[in-house]
Amino acid sequence: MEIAIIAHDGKKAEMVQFLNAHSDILHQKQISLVSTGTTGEKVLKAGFKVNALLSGPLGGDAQIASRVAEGKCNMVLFFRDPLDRHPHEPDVLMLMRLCDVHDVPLATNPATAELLIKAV
Ligand SMILES: O=C(CO)COP(=O)(O)O
Repeated sequence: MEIAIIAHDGKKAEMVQFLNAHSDILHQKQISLVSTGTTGEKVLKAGFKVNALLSGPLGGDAQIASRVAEGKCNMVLFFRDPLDRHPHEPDVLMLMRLCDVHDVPLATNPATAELLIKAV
């Protein structure tokens, strides 16, 4: 299955920690990761295999939304930073809306991501 991982700047370190804590599940369940660009760079540096798309503000969230709509992406783990401003907020809303349209599990914080990854 394919899981999308996205983290706003203030949450990227937490995303790497999260993946390290759950690396066993990622391997055992043969999960392929797709991500927005800068999140992907950090995750690659931490030693994970990931298909890094465009950076979020340049269309990365929209690319992941497209994968959700096409049935290619089965889960989205999005560590949002609600205390920061994001010029591409419309893309973020589109991604969340398409997860709802296509009934794709979406976590918008680490606590929910923890529950979802354990259910894989
Ligand atoms: O902006 C983002 C999510 O909306 C994340 O994008 P990056 O991973 O490229 O920073």
